[in-house]
Amino acid sequence: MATRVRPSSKRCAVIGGSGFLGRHLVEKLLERGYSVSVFDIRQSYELPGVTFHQGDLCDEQDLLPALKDVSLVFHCASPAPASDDRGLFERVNIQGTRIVIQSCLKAGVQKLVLTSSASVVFEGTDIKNGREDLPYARKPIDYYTETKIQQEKLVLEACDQEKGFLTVAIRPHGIFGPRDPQLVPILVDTARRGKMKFIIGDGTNLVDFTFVENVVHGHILAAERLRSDSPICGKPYHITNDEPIKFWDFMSEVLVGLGYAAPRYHLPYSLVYGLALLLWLLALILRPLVSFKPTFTPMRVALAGTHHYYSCDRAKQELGYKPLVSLKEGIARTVESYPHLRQGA
Ligand SMILES: NC(=O)C1=CN([C@@H]2O[C@H](COP(=O)(O)OP(=O)(O)OC[C@H]3O[C@@H](n4cnc5c(N)ncnc54)[C@H](O)[C@@H]3O)[C@@H](O)[C@H]2O)C=CC1
Ligand SMILES: CC(C)=CCC[C@@H](C)[C@H]1CC[C@H]2C3=C(CC[C@]12C)[C@@]1(C)CCC(=O)C[C@@H]1CC3
Repeated sequence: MATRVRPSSKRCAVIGGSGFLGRHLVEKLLERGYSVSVFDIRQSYELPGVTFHQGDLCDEQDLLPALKDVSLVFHCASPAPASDDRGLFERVNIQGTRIVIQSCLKAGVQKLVLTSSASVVFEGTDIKNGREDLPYARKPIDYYTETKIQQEKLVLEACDQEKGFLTVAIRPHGIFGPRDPQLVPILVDTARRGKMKFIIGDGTNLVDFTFVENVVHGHILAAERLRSDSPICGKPYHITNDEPIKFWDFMSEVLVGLGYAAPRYHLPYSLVYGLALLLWLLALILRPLVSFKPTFTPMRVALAGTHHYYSCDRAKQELGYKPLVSLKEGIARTVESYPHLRQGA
């Protein structure tokens, strides 16, 4: 009689493994002795110990070969928030996540760790030390957030301890670090266009920025603690640096580190938010005629001008989480990793 071979617990798959967070996660998993199957719509690197599978996660036939003999799956694929494409977010984050769950069940995967986002509770107004029991945003600030909420619900509801399919969601906030394609490049681009002179509001709003290696650490702890008798099954966990910082201090430290001037002049929050809303409406109305992407979107202004920081007490207590890299060291390592973005380079 043929016996069914249980997949090795050291073989895992990273969906979205070519991305910023995904690649850092893959590198750490390799260091910890895992063999990794990467699934992504694009291939951005090659590494010994990694098998690449290129395809769209919305297509089960593409995805299934990447999950063969895998017991643990990390799902950290998503369209970039800046794309602002509602159809794409719905297709990839909602329908695609349904396909990911179905495929995991078909392939006999036992654990699924989702990269969600702390923004699933953010409505554009202050959140101070928010805990995981805050309700999902009733009015999400953009389509990205709207679909991240649906995605998280799908994954957590799929958790079935009796059937042996275990899920957990990690909610990071403001991930930064070497190779990040968004935060530092957007910031430098804005500075180079001479638009980083202003502080929105009084500049005292506190925000979480999380060094990428801490986010990776949170994911791996969650995966390794996920067992059928563990209290973490089907739950979300905030993962931050646990060092909220003034949004404008963080921006200034990165800018000054790269040789640019820090912003100095204050503009009232409601004025900038109102202008951003007008620009956004204008872009929407004119979309059939001209396409332009304003730098100051209402979502970005809200992120830059409100408090949004989160408690990671639950992760500390239930996952044994503690940030490994301080904000100071994370900023220094990030600045050093972008020589091509320095002033004058
Ligand atoms: N960067 C940040 O500050 C934060 C990110 N997150 C979440 O972390 C995750 C990773 O984000 P990043 O690494 O920053 O993004 P990223 O854009 O660098 O990586 C996402 C990866 O997903 C892949 N992908 C997109 N659509 C796909 C599809 N249909 N099929 C297969 N692969 C596809 C992309 O090719 C890319 O390699 C995302 O789920 C994001 O929502 C959450 C909170 C903050
Ligand atoms: C904490 C958190 C969720 C960060 C996410 C990253 C991005 C949303 C930010 C990275 C660079 C930021 C930025 C702005 C808004 C938020 C970011 C895009 C501005 C556009 C805000 C208004 C300005 O004055 C310029 C800023 C450039 C950098």
